[in-house]
Amino acid sequence: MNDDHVLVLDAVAKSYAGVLALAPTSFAIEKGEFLTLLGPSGSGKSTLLKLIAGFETPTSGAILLRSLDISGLSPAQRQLGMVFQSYSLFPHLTVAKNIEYGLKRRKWSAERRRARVAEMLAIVKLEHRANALPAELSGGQQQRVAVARALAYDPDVLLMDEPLGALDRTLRLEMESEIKRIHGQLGTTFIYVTHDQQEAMHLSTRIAIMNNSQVVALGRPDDLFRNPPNVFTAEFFSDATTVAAEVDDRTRFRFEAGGDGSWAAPAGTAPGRYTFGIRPRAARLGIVEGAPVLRGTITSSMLFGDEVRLFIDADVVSGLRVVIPSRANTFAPGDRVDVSIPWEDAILLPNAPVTSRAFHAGATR
Ligand SMILES: Nc1ncnc2c1ncn2[C@@H]1O[C@H](COP(=O)(O)OP(=O)(O)OP(=O)(O)O)[C@@H](O)[C@H]1O
Repeated sequence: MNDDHVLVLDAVAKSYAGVLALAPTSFAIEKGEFLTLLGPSGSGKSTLLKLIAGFETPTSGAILLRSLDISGLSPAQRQLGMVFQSYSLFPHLTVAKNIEYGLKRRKWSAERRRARVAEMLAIVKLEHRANALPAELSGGQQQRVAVARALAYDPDVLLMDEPLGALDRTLRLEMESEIKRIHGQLGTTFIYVTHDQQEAMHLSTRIAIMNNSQVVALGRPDDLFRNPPNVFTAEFFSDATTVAAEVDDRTRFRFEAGGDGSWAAPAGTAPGRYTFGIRPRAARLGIVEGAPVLRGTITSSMLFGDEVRLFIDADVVSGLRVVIPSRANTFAPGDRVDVSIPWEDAILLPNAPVTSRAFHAGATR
């Protein structure tokens, strides 16, 4: 435990009628972090956020806020800011009054309230809409009011549960940069829930990846993306195709399903069975000296503006995805191609079972 830790989860767990919603989870969040809980539906993100917020009580373990055990406190007693997907603004109150609401409840003087509301309106760039009612605002503007209201009294932590889920793509991207700017400007600790990998990557200083009611990886977005610690993270976060492989005593690497090729594994690779992960942008079409190669047939392609995503049935794995620049796309379905994965961009995971103990040891360092 260190003084910079705002929030500490100490083996916190939750079951509903004996069914596990969150396995014992331990990690600490530092002041000013933007931590995102990222995982597919049902992975336990909302359960963990509700435990932190105080809407649920842990079955076991504890939650410490600034070294104080808050596990038994009500949401109001925890004094955390909260923003949800449904903006839950007071419809009959103006923007300014919505922002002021929590300050009044906390008995701030009228003068302090006025100054803080003005400051928050400026931070979310809604000075010109101070007297509007929520119904007169766009979805993005309403979400800004919700953010301003939640941050007005300067909580230790702001919790956000899929706050951009109801917005269209363009507005979502705009709001992402707004949220990032506000986080940088205020330095408040943010904990954010989403199932969207891109959103998590754009916003977070660290990401906790969840699957099957567990945090399975925790780290900086760029580290997790390039060096996922397990197969789930490689597939879910790094968008990798995974293939079974092995390294023999002479450090020769080969794919388990294909006999013809073998390549020198990176120096220091121990003999054993591995999962080899191929990110769509790590793969190159053609032969790259020294790099493992898969042979395959293009089955289809999909245009993403400047880039094209090719789908390839390779000899050792089907449904391999490779992204190339659109201008380089001279390929058609049915073409045979070689796909090389340079070692520096490849993912190589030893096939050791991932235990939650091993994860916890790494996570609380
Ligand atoms: N009130 C509850 N009663 C019983 N089971 C629950 C309850 N809340 C959650 N669960 C179960 O706990 C697990 C984790 O759910 P949780 O809602 O935390 O996942 P999530 O990652 O937030 O999913 P989503 O993105 O769909 O909201 C799921 O298996 C879910 O069915």
